[in-house]
Amino acid sequence: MSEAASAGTTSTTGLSPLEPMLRDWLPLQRWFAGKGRRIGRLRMISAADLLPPGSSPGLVHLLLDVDGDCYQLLLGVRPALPPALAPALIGRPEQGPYAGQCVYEGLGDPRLAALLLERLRAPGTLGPLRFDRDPMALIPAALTPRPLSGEQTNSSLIYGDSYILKVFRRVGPGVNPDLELPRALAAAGCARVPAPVAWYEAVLAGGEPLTLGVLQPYLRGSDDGWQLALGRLRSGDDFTAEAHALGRATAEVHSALAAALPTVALGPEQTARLASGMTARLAATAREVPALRPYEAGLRGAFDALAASRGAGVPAQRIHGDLHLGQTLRTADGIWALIDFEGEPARPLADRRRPEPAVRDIAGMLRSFDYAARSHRPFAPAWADACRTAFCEGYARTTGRDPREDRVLLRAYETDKAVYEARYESRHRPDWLHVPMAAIRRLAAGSDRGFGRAQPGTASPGAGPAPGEGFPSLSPHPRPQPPRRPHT
Ligand SMILES: Nc1ncnc2c1ncn2[C@@H]1O[C@H](COP(=O)(O)OP(=O)(O)O)[C@@H](O)[C@H]1O
Ligand SMILES: O=P(O)(O)O[C@H]1O[C@H](CO)[C@@H](O[C@H]2O[C@H](CO)[C@@H](O)[C@H](O)[C@H]2O)[C@H](O)[C@H]1O
Repeated sequence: MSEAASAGTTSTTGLSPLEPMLRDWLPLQRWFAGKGRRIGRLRMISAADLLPPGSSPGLVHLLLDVDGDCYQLLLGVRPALPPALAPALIGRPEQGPYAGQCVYEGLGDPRLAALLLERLRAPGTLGPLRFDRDPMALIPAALTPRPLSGEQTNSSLIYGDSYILKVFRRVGPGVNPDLELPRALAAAGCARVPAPVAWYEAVLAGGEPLTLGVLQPYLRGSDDGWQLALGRLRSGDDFTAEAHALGRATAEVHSALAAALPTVALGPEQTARLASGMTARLAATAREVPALRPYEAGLRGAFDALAASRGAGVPAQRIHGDLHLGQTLRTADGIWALIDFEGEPARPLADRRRPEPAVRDIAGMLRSFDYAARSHRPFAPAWADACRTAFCEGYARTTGRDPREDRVLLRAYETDKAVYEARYESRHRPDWLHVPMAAIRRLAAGSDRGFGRAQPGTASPGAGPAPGEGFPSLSPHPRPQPPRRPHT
């Protein structure tokens, strides 16, 4: 048995010596949801040494209850940090088993990242942690790790440009859809999603396991749909062929999910409940984001219309749940893949695992074309409208049903998404708040979003009048000023 495999008894480390430094460090992390407020309750749920105590470096796995949310931390411990790891320092506790040592964010340490891969290659348990893998997958040893840079909800490591490990930060009981759905899709033979090859969970007394991390093939040389779209906008190029292909890819994934996992038909009461959930989220967001308040009544109209539609038999199924251009990758072979099936990170896990109308994902993508167009100077409404049309046409081509036919549902979901985005941006990227706010003004005024022509070449950025502001004659609002360009 290797040294690493013999470790793993639940650590006796108390939280108290680390607590003051964690209180300072946690709110600064991109993945920490409780930003902007002081941490109240901080409690240790579990702790496990992934290396025998006294190893240098040491690796400590923690699950912390922070004001009711559970967070996963992987902490490194060394007597001193090499310069490359200096930015990872969390602090030097004065007492406890790590007294005088450097406690740091462990994922940035290649030695510790390599150890995590070894754990995933060899299934088994380690204190509260359970490591599992697809028995058919051959995961090579000693792949060089590097942390993924860039903005993320979680933290990811890339191994040898062959695999990517996502370490979930805010976790909860129950299988994470980002493991559940790609596994179901892989089993169903759907090649649009990288199939998980290994994963790890926490098994705590008296509850369902918590998914902590998923390893999947890294699509080397792929282009992120968001960056591709921005590149096209910058060079004045059309994106409708890609939008159409994305519509087809989304439809294929939806069809495979509907075939592989339970579906339900929402009756009038459930549709009304859906609408009241959206209304409640709007009210909560308006309390948090003052800029939204003047539009609250107008936005509510979309949800009232959904409730009044008394929709009976609305098909609901497992969906992506947070689909946008940044969740799409065009592989080196030109195939579109979808990633990150976690759903909206802020929603409770049980909600994210509930079947919902597939239109929710479509609304997410339609919003994303708007985001891309608004991040371009000047705002490129015709470009966005053409992409929206192409996406719906691609979707319809595969499923036989054009999502625009579900007008009330689509409008409600687009409104709900824009509200979610307002909260997301105000919490994480206040400089971007103007992007969803532009959509919110339009949606609150009751204007439907136009769908432009999808033929390539008809929609150059910034061209012509503004069909993108909906059916312009219906909009009582002047055209918004070009936004400040968000950093990408
Ligand atoms: N299988 C993959 N192949 C290549 N790149 C990937 C893969 N999975 C994720 N990525 C890259 O990592 C980024 C973050 O992944 P994502 O699943 O969205 O994480 P998070 O939930 O933390 O936001 C993506 O935007 C993409 O650039
Ligand atoms: O971190 P995730 O990718 O899971 O998703 C969150 O962050 C996204 C931003 O990184 C956010 O997406 C919003 O901004 C995108 C441009 O950066 C845009 O394409 C999306 O349409 C827009 O919703 C997403 O909402 C959030 O959950």
